[in-house]
Amino acid sequence: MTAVTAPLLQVRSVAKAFGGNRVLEDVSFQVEPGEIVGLLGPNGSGKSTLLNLVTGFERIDQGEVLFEGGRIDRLPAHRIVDRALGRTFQLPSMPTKMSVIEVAMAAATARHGFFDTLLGTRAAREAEERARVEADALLKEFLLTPVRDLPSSALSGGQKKLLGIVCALMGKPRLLMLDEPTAGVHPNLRNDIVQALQRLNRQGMTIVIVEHDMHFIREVCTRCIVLDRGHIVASCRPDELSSNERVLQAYLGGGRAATESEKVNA
Ligand SMILES: Nc1ncnc2c1ncn2[C@@H]1O[C@H](COP(=O)(O)OP(=O)(O)OP(=O)(O)O)[C@@H](O)[C@H]1O
Repeated sequence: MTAVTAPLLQVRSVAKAFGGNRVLEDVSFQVEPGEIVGLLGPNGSGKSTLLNLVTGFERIDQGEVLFEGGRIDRLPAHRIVDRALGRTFQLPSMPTKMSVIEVAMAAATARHGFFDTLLGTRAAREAEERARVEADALLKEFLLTPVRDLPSSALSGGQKKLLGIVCALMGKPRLLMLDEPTAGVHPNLRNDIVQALQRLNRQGMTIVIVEHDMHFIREVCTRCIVLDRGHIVASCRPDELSSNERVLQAYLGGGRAATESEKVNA
């Protein structure tokens, strides 16, 4: 008999409004372990809001979010991070004075116990050393070793994106959620991100990516979920997107017709 694996993430009938603006309505989907899911949709369709709801940065109005079978939709963001769910932001901002390595290590400290760190216990010192080793390995993987000791605010926009991914990966999350990881990133770095994500996935990491770059989606994702004005209109393989009527309608009907539909067909 084959073992049945529970979905890693389940989003059930989620709704969210900001004032009178109903941004998400009856959104349901699940993510299985080992998938790389692209979350697509025209501008303003609710992708970042959905990421914010899953990771506790916004509260859902209705519905449920489950991670590894347990409800997380009433937990604060830091408790969700503790449960091994890492994320990045669309526009990463970095503390002015902290160095790159310090920013990465701080992401681990958040997971390993604030009070131990504050009290300077032996456990905290050992955790700090583990975090330094882990941060150095990830900085190497994401080509940030040469800027390791620079103030993080001195990084380019693309490098800040990479550091955001490094921070999200500290503590080895089981689900990684990325908000537009390649926007503003140099093409060379973009290819490095593709390879790093594929490598992480081969090692067992499940990934959800909000992204507009269709080439990136086709290269990286195993499945796509498409949002249109707060509703899921498709869940399909990347190579099925350009022949999916509801996807084409989403991009053609959304007011940014030409440019967005060109992206789907790119
Ligand atoms: N905190 C907020 N307060 C009020 N309105 C918000 C808030 N966050 C998002 N919205 C609104 O929700 C809608 C969806 O925004 P969201 O950022 O989720 O879309 P998106 O699909 O990620 O867009 P894009 O591709 O342009 O990043 C927009 O109308 C936006 O103005």
